Amino acid sequence: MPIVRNLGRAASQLLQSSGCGCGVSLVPVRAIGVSPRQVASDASFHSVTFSESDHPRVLITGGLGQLGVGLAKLLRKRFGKNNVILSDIRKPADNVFYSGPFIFADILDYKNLREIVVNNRITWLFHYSALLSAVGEANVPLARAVNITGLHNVLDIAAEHNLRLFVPSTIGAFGPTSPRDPTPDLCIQRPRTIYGVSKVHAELMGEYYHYRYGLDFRCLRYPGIISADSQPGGGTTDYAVKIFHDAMKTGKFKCYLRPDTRLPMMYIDDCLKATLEIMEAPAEALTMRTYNINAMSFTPEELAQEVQKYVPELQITYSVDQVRQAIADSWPMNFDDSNARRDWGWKHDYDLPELVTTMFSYLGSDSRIAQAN
Ligand SMILES: NC(=O)c1ccc[n+]([C@@H]2O[C@H](COP(=O)([O-])OP(=O)(O)OC[C@H]3O[C@@H](n4cnc5c(N)ncnc54)[C@H](O)[C@@H]3O)[C@@H](O)[C@H]2O)c1
Ligand SMILES: C[C@@H](O)[C@H](N)C(=O)O
Repeated sequence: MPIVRNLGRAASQLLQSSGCGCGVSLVPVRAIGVSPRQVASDASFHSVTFSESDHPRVLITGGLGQLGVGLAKLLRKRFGKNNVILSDIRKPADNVFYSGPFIFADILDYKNLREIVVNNRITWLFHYSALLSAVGEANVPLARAVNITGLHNVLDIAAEHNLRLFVPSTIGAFGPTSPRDPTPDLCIQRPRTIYGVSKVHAELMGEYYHYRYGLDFRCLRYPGIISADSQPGGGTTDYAVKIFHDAMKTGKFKCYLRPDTRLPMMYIDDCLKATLEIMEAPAEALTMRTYNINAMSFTPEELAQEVQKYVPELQITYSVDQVRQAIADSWPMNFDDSNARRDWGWKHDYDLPELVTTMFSYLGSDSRIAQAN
């Protein structure tokens, strides 16, 4: 790290001595002059820091997806309702709108995003906006814009305004040439989806901004996340959410992955707990800025067996979707999260049986639950 910091200093000195004659000095993040958005040093910045006793002021982008509303709920419990602003480009449901501050924020609109951060004195940003793996393959230009250009906007704003920035990555940041069983934190990453490529880019850019500009970037690679009260946004792991809803509604489930497709998965409460934990971890504890986290790994067949303990009449058929199967076949089967466990004490609470019990109790399955347990 010292070498990289020195490199940064050297680059700044080089720029200062280059006699460019522009007449305005630039804030550090722009100093190497690679960004189209150069900001004069006399611009009105709110470079916010907060003491330990203060609560962070939080913005969540892409907050109306599968994970954002739950994250807002957790953070509001911790930091107070009005300190956590949920944002998205979609219209929130009534219960979300009335549960705490909500604001329109398109991450592709740099100026608007910057204004929100400044006007609300944001100190922590959770960047959840993204197009997931399957929908990303269906619309590569949009995925590229949202996942890459949007990330650039967020990174610049976070660096300029001294924010602590969380960006989730994914098991999808690995590819067919990565070790798959288990997949460690540091190994070959050559994903074959625009989603995976954009997430590797996010990991690398965030780490670069950390070493180059001191940005407090923190990143977790999530497994497939399973939740009861929010719907997934078009990923490859979505079958593991849909099976519960279909079991409850129709007693029939058509799975788009082969029965033996093993993927790492996690219950949403564990995912959100890990997210808050890494954001609160002391910087000295973090030997890395991007960590794998894991809870369990299972196949559709194994999940179905567990679900059938609650809905024994559930009928499962398999109709493989080639796109999502190819994606799943290139992803980790088991995730090695030993660094997270060692550095900041990561520990999951939900294994497969607890996950299934919790999902059914959430979905109010009492009437259908068999006495099998
Ligand atoms: N859900 C999972 O299983 C999972 C696993 C690994 C990583 N992640 C990551 O966690 C984050 C949240 O995932 P999710 O499941 O809630 O995603 P999601 O697809 O359910 O939600 C993404 C949200 O981003 C919003 N969005 C799209 N374009 C936008 C734009 N231009 N400006 C602002 N918002 C925009 C969408 O409206 C949507 O509400 C994503 O970055 C995702 O990659 C999720
Ligand atoms: C794994 C994750 O990133 C997402 N659920 C997807 O399948 O695309």
